[in-house]
Amino acid sequence: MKELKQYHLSEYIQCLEDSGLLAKGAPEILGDPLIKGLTYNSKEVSEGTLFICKGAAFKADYLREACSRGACAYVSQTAYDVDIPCILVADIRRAMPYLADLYFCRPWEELNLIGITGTKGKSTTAYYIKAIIDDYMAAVRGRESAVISSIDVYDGVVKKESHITTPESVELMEHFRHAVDSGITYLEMEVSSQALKYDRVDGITFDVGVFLNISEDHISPIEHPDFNDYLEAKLRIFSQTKTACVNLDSDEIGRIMEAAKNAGSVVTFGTKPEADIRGYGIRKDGMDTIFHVACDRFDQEFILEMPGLFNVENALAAIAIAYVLDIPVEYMYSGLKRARSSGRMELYHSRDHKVVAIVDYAHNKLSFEKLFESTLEEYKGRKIITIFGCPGKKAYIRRRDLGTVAGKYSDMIYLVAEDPGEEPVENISRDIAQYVQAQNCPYEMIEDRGEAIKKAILETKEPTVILITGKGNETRQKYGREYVDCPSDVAYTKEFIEEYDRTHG
Ligand SMILES: CC(=O)N[C@H]1[C@@H](OP(=O)(O)OP(=O)(O)OC[C@H]2O[C@@H](n3ccc(=O)[nH]c3=O)[C@H](O)[C@@H]2O)O[C@H](CO)[C@@H](O)[C@@H]1O[C@H](C)C(=O)N[C@@H](C)C(=O)N[C@H](CCC(=O)O)C(=O)O
Ligand SMILES: Nc1ncnc2c1ncn2[C@@H]1O[C@H](COP(=O)(O)OP(=O)(O)OP(=O)(O)O)[C@@H](O)[C@H]1O
Repeated sequence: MKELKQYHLSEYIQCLEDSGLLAKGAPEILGDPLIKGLTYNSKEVSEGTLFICKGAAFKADYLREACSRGACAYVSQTAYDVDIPCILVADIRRAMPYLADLYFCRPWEELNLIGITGTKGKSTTAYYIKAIIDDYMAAVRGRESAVISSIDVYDGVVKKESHITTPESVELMEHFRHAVDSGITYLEMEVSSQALKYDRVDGITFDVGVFLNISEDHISPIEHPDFNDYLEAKLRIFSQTKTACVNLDSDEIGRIMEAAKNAGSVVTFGTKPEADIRGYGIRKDGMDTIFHVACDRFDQEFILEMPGLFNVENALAAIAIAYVLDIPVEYMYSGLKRARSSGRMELYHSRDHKVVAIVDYAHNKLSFEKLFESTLEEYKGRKIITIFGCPGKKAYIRRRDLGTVAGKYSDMIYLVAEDPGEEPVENISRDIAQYVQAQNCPYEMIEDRGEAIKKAILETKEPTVILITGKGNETRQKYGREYVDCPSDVAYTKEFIEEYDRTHG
């Protein structure tokens, strides 16, 4: 890695002053230390670090710990009784990205940055455009692109499973810096509504900003108070976007197109005749999904090997992004054909083909509706068993929505644990069960996901599709305040399909 240019404390103060974020004008500082580290985690502080005091659960003790580890100044909305200089700001969340931007030397300016927002399909679209860009990069001998998604992160240096969709600005800028220093030129990332609302992506400009779709979700005391707040947060992406790609098939399209005027230019996609990137002729051919796309540069057939008719929407988004980036259509074709998204619509079947198990990440109304519509179309005549749950103490409307939708389409439902956190699983399952019952669908409450998957697979007698939703490839469950390691739904599914094959000759 290249040595980062380091700035003095006075330059950070100047940067905050220029941004109008200093609360009381520039503070007096004795000396002007070179800033050698930037963090909001006291455990990561070393000599010469500028420490950021932020967070609902922040404690003055963290600052004291930072001081003892060598912090040379702190940025905060509140002054504390410590011996290092305080840079007082009006809004610490807004200040953070400016500090990170300076510390990591504006790395995003050197990247083709693609930001994707929407209620559903962000990860899948990110991996679709990644496959396209990477095929193109392979042909021109460039580096494979970086990705920041809720599945995993790859930035040229770090490769890890994600635990958050869009990281805080300090981590985000560090990923950008790694990518640039690794010779990477494209980076695709998911932009959550929480990230937009809480300034995690402030100060950066997306070369391409994508708006996929919107549906009621993430409404709870700890996320968004109502749908309007959720939509408004997502619409913020346009004011920091050079070219917007907008799905004309999305709900609320009037408000979305109005807000898209804040972007430099707009390219539309979807199935409407007026879409710039227009998808048509969508059909199944065996397991493949075939569709056509017409635009002013080509009119061409594409193939998606990944199941799920709704994935055509994500594919159209990826084609629109590639169109804006001037990537030749042959790479759009090859990339999409081979593209996969881990833990999304992963298909497994028994040797006798009686069991078809799909591990998917659907966990809200929009994705459930699309998943069942698609399953009915793609697996006509099969019995449907669904295995799912809901998280504890958040997004409460999911219990009604998922219970109702799954109850309407399934022949049997197993209600299982899905990040219950601090709420008893039985409470959550009972809440969901009332909506399942209202649809006259039989159900059973089995807390352990592995046990439910095993039962569904091993007891299959007739052609069945088993939908295992909500956790995908995740290897942790939130119990209480902790994340507990566990096998993923993919691992369970593989294990029990093998067992089924062994016991069914
Ligand atoms: C734990 C938690 O709830 N965090 C939320 C909270 O962050 P916060 O800054 O107030 O966090 P906190 O834990 O109270 O802060 C404590 C502070 O003390 C510091 N600390 C702590 C311990 C220590 O020893 N030393 C120390 O310095 C910590 O580093 C931290 O800075 O407030 C922030 C905004 O005000 C939220 O973004 C953030 O959401 C967490 C990260 C989260 O997981 N949120 C979810 C809902 C989320 O963001 N999800 C979206 C996807 C959903 C979507 O599509 O919208 C995502 O992008 O992942
Ligand atoms: N365009 C789409 N419209 C509706 N549902 C979709 C779409 N794309 C994917 N899905 C469904 O949503 C699930 C999650 O997909 P994906 O991870 O790509 O979305 P996401 O926006 O990243 O989700 P999250 O915010 O929950 O991480 C998939 O497993 C699938 O069931």
